Amino acid sequence: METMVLKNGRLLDLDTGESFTADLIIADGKVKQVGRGLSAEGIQVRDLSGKLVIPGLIDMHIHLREPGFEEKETIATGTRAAARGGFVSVACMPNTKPVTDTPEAVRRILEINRKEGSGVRVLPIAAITRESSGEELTDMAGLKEAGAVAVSDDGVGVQRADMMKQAMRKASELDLPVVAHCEEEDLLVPGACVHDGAFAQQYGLPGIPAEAESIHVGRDILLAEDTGVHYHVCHISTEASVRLVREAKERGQRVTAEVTPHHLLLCDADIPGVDPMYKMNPPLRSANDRQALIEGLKDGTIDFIATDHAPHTASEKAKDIQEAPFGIVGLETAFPLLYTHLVLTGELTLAQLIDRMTRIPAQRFELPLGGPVEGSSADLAVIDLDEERTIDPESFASKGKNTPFAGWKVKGWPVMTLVDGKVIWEK
Ligand SMILES: NC(=O)N[C@@H](CC(=O)O)C(=O)O
Ligand SMILES: [Zn+2]
Ligand SMILES: [Zn+2]
Repeated sequence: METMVLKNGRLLDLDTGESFTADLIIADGKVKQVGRGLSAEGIQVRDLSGKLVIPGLIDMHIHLREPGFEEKETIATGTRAAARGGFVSVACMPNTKPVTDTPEAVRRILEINRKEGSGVRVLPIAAITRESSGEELTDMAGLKEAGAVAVSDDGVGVQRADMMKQAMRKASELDLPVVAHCEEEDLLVPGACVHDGAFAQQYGLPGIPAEAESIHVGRDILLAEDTGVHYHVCHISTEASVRLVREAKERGQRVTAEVTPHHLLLCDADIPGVDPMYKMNPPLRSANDRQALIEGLKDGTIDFIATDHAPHTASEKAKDIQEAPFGIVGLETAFPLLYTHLVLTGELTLAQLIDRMTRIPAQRFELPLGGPVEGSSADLAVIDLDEERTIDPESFASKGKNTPFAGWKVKGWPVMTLVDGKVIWEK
């Protein structure tokens, strides 16, 4: 085990927002001591003057693509991308080939991560239904036993209400969260590729209506009501969905929601033209929806931020917009984008942003949380809030270069990530 002293880091109290300078002694995977002028004889010393030391980031929604789509991403490349983004834990969705729908498949992800991963913890999310085809429930008890932290058919919505209801009953018994990609296929038209709104109209493209999402959110909240299940809405994107989650929370229901950086920062009016780099599911919605997401994140209706990192190859993303796959990458740009465009603009405080990328996802999914606190596990991210750099997809560790944020100049880049007291990445 590495033992080291991190000198002169800036620490932040997430409750008060107050910051102070301190040294950290890291040993046996833990933060052993926090204080001023800590002595450091015979052990590694790193000077972090001017840098922020925060709990390592947690991303509850990413796509690692292995097994089956290694040309898009592997557990090795995806977890390296995560480390560079300041993430210490990432939950990976089951839409691989084969789908993560058996205990063996869950164990395999964990095994590959142990052997080939960057050191970031991978939390597998297993499927709700076999092959995510919506017809037959998976063995949730076995999946949980193997290490799955939740179930989801992400990539598609669970179309049948009876299937969702059965899944919620079972998941509730096992205390497994049901993580829902909300999309009603009855409301989709062939080739739908952008939000059904002004942009779709202008370019004559088939649109994805807001209700395709919201109708599932409403349905699922009703279905979940008497099961007691932890029901979590993936990549929430519409004003109506936010309203439904807010009402359910007000009634005391165990409902949580995540929002992506791209839905917080972009709307369909920002799409410069017909370009698959702006194609993701759910699509960028209206300016009004985007505002509702920001309000929802501020008032706690939306619990936390997740990237939905969805790498695809350059050739797939070069296709016609109706043929190209949905999805953009997010791990390596999430923090600086949100710091620059939500914190520096005054929408959120720095402590609020960090809370929504660390402590809140950990609380909601009952995950261990590290941080620069005596006795905590040394899962840390070090951020240089002053470093300003232009986003260059060619510099990504991810195989996926598909981002609409290329060329954006942003501040607040991670410079070091530690998991269990081990430096897993350093700039
Ligand atoms: N979000 C996306 O646009 N794409 C995801 C699937 C998903 O999250 O629904 C993918 O797997 O590529
Ligand atoms: Zn999804
Ligand atoms: Zn996803």
